[in-house]
Formats: sequence, C-alpha cells, structure tokens
Amino acid sequence: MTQMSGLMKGKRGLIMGIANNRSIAYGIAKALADQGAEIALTYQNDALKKRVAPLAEELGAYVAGHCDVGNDESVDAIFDHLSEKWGRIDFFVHAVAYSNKAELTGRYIHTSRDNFLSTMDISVYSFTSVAARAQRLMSEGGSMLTLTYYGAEKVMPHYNVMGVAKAALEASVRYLAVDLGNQKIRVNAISAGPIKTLAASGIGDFRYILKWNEYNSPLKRTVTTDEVGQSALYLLSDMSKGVTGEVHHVDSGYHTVGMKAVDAPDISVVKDE
Ligand SMILES: NC(=O)c1ccc[n+]([C@@H]2O[C@H](COP(=O)([O-])OP(=O)(O)OC[C@H]3O[C@@H](n4cnc5c(N)ncnc54)[C@H](O)[C@@H]3O)[C@@H](O)[C@H]2O)c1
Repeated sequence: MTQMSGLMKGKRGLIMGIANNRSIAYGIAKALADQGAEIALTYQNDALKKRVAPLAEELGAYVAGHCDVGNDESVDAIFDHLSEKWGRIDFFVHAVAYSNKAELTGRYIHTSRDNFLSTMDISVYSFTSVAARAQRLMSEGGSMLTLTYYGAEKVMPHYNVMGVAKAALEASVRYLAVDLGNQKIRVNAISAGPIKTLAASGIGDFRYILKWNEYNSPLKRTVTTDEVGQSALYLLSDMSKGVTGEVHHVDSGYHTVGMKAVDAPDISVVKDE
C-alpha cells in the first residue's frame, strides 16, 4: 500500500467497472482511496453486488447502486443519488466494456451487426452518456478517465470488434476533452497492457498475448492493476492539471516496439486452461 499523502483529499468521485478484486477499476479505486479520495461504486448486476459490497467496505467506499450502462434509467438513478448525497463530484472512472465472447476469436470480418452495435453501445457510447451526466455534477471542474487497449491502434489477434470500439472510445476522449475543457473538466484514457481479468478471459488465446507482451515489452513483464491505479491517480489528481485529451500507455512500453525482441523465445500458442 502506498504511503498516504492525501493527493486526493477532499475529492469525491464515481468509479464504474469493479467486478472483483482483479478488476482494473479495483486497482484504481485502491490507489485513490489510499490518497484520501471519497469513492462511490456501482455494480452491474446482482451477481456482482455481493462481490462489490465487501470491496467497497475494504476501500471505505460507498455503493451508489446498480448500474447497467445500457439502460439510461439506471444511469440516471445513480446520478440522482449522487446529486442528493454529494451535490458535486470531482472525478469519474469508466472501466466498462463488453462484447460477445464468441466474436472475440477468429476473424473480425465475421462480426455480426447485433454484436457490433451492442459492443459500441456498452464499450463506447456509455462513456459519452455517463460523461454527459457526470459533468453536471463537476461544478468546480474535474477529471474523467476511461480504459483502452493498444488493439485500438494496431491489429491484435482476436481483439476484433473490441479494437474498433476502443478506437472510437479514444476518439471520444478527444471530442469530450474539447467539449468539456472550458468547464475545467479534463478527459483522458489509460491504454493498459494485457492483465488477466474477467473481461480479458473472454479474449481468445489471452495467455499467449500475456506471454508475448512479457517477452517483447521493453520492461520484459506485464503490468499490474496497482500500476494502472498509480497512473490513474496521476490523471485524476491535480498532478496532471495541464493534461487532457491524452491516451497514456501503461503497458511496460509495449507500444514502442515494432518487432519481436531478438532475445525473446519463439513461443507457440499457449491455450487458455
Ligand atoms: N484486462 C486487460 O487486459 C485490459 C487491457 C486494456 C484495457 N482494458 C479495459 O479495462 C476496462 C476494465 O476491464 P477489466 O479488464 O478490469 O475487466 P473486468 O471484467 O474486471 O471489468 C469489466 C467491467 O465492465 C462491467 N460491465 C460490462 N458490461 C456492463 C454494463 N452493461 N453496465 C455496467 N457495467 C458493465 C463489468 O461489470 C465489469 O465490472 C475495460 O474497458 C477493458 O476493455 C482491459
């Protein structure tokens, strides 16, 4: 645990996307709570409620309620609740994505219309729709953060429609940064390297992707949710007051390399267990 220095003292905000203690959102919540932030969490459904409740207790966070980002009424209910409880918020974290697992393998060309639209709705539009509500409570400015992946910039095997969605999400960050800049609200993304989470386990050959990153990134390892949390702390605190519209890579430097490292072993596909 980081030594508390109170970087987030007096700041309140909403974090969406904790499913369990392996979630990137949990790593972010931990880093913010350690620095004195007051945090509200949501859970997607009843199955996740019982996982989120003990984590909220551990973090000293409060559970604002159920929120399915595909349902405007449930998003509105969260913001009515926050408006009543706090009146104002300073930050918002969007760590939400979904696509049908059956289409996160094989070729992109086979993406169905239904899954294309629902992936864009849950993984892209939801950031804009929640940001529109969050900005109303950011009366003294604020910071918004979403999570993306290198598959937005370059083709990654099996990432398929999610890569297209992340490209649109990164474009949304830039448009929202301009829309909200004059309200002193900053909008950024972290492009995280691969981490074994619930969502990631839906991506084909994920263990192979992890190994490949480990062998070929400049730091010769993958990243942790704690490390993403520390970078999120920078982007959500006043430490990054002059930063907006940015996609910040927290990936052991993987995005800088163009080819297999000379000392990396040739690896065959390691199948998920
Ligand atoms: N794990 C990785 O390798 C990796 C790398 C880069 C970016 N990301 C991104 O990080 C974010 C968080 O994912 P994670 O890897 O921590 O996995 P995770 O499974 O822990 O989190 C995904 C979250 O999305 C939520 N969600 C899905 N559909 C929802 C809906 N309709 N309404 C509300 N919530 C919904 C789930 O409840 C879950 O909490 C995602 O945007 C993901 O694409 C992950």
